[in-house]
Amino acid sequence: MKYLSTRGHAARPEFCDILLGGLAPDGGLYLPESYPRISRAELDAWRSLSYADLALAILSKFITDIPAADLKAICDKTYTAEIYRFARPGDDAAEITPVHWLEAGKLGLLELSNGPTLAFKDMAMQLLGNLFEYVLERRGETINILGATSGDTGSAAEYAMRGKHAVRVFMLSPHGKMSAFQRAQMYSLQDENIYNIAVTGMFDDAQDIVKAVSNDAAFKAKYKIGAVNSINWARVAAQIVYYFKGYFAATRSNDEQVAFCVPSGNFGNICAGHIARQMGLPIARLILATNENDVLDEFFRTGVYRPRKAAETHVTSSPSMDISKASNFERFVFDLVGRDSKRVAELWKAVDAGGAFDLSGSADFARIGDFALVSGCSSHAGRVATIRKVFEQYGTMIDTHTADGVKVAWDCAGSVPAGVPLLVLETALPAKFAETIREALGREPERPAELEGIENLPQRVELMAPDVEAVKRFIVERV
Ligand SMILES: Cc1ncc(COP(=O)(O)O)c(C=O)c1O
Ligand SMILES: N[C@@H](CCOP(=O)(O)O)C(=O)O
Repeated sequence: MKYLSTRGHAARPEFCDILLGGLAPDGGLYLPESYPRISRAELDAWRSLSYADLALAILSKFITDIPAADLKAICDKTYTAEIYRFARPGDDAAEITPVHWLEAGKLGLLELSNGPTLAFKDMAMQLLGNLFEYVLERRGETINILGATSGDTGSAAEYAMRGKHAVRVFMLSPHGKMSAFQRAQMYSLQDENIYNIAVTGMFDDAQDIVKAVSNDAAFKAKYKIGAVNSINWARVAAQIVYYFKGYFAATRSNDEQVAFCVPSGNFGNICAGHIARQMGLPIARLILATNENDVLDEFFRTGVYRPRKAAETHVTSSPSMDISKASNFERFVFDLVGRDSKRVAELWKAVDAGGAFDLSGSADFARIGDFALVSGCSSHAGRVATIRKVFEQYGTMIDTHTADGVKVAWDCAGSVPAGVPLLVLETALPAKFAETIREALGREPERPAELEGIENLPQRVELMAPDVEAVKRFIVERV
């Protein structure tokens, strides 16, 4: 499988190169030259596979430069019930992403947050850790990962990469904007290959720094800079798998359809759903849920993509979705405009210069219906009421991001054809957001025993202004 850049760069690298490379040299994002179409026979054969075998079947379509036996060993090592061990009592951890039905066969949670850091990021990041280790060892190379997090990517990456001798992680986070639990998960790690940098800004400032450093070709090559954010295609590829697994869990035959509601920020998770649908998975509807930072909801309602400035970005109680410049949205727009990379490059010229674009009235936006995507947004009051209602009605405690998903799923239920099951992606566990759980339910969320008291551990973090040169200096001094 060869990959192209959304902005038209001439090179056509294969998977292992883009795994290490992250952003394309022209600032675009990598996508497969074409999406593999899954035949009915394949879908039938995949229905009964374990998660690891399903991951192998799907990833083999995208990764053709790792021998099959090695890829199988990587998938087997990654997707185990020991790693994804925090399933709800009664739900089967061996399924890796079990469905927890709120209303049997109608409304369920796709449990994606049973991994070591209690968020869906572990689903892809554990795989990335093993892929990096494999490729770097085979090539005799090392990598310095530069990432940005609004709360969950950082800890998932650090847990996946800690102690790996060929990898260093430099993780930028927005100072004071994440929950106490999220901060403790990252900053309490004392591993020598992990560096946490809190920037005095928002997540988008951190993400801009990552992109600026990655776009400095000389620096990137000299200091072997890699990416673990969902700008890295490997993240999106790994996330495609659980849409298939969720589909098989929610249906009895491949004649049926399913709908997914996805709490969204950077558009990585739902981008994987969009690609699963392009591959032929029978998805009737993809519902995108935002919090108060509703830049994506605005686009799907109006055709206008208007990233907000830091001062207009809200600090909310679903902090991991406090994102106003959604990096993976470029991948979706590439498909929306018929894979016209010139057009994408023009549109993102405006975005990268701090502007917006308006596709309303265009022939492209007229085709938006083909993508089966609708959207809605939530607010603090909405998520608190949803956490309360789900707990009272179903006895299930959900986190603030999943609550945004459930709230929007209810709002958009009318867009789902009758009889089609609707799965809300559970993107984090409530233990990460105790303050809002207390507000909603007047009680503490449960947390795994092994994570008790992490807030009391000593923390190691560097405070910095959102300054590209300062971040580069920090890296140079440590490699
Ligand atoms: C808990 C949680 N929910 C939802 C999201 C949004 O996912 P995405 O950025 O892939 O749209 C994130 C992070 O991005 C997250 O950490
Ligand atoms: N919500 C994310 C933000 C980064 O998203 P990514 O999927 O692009 O890594 C976080 O928790 O850090």
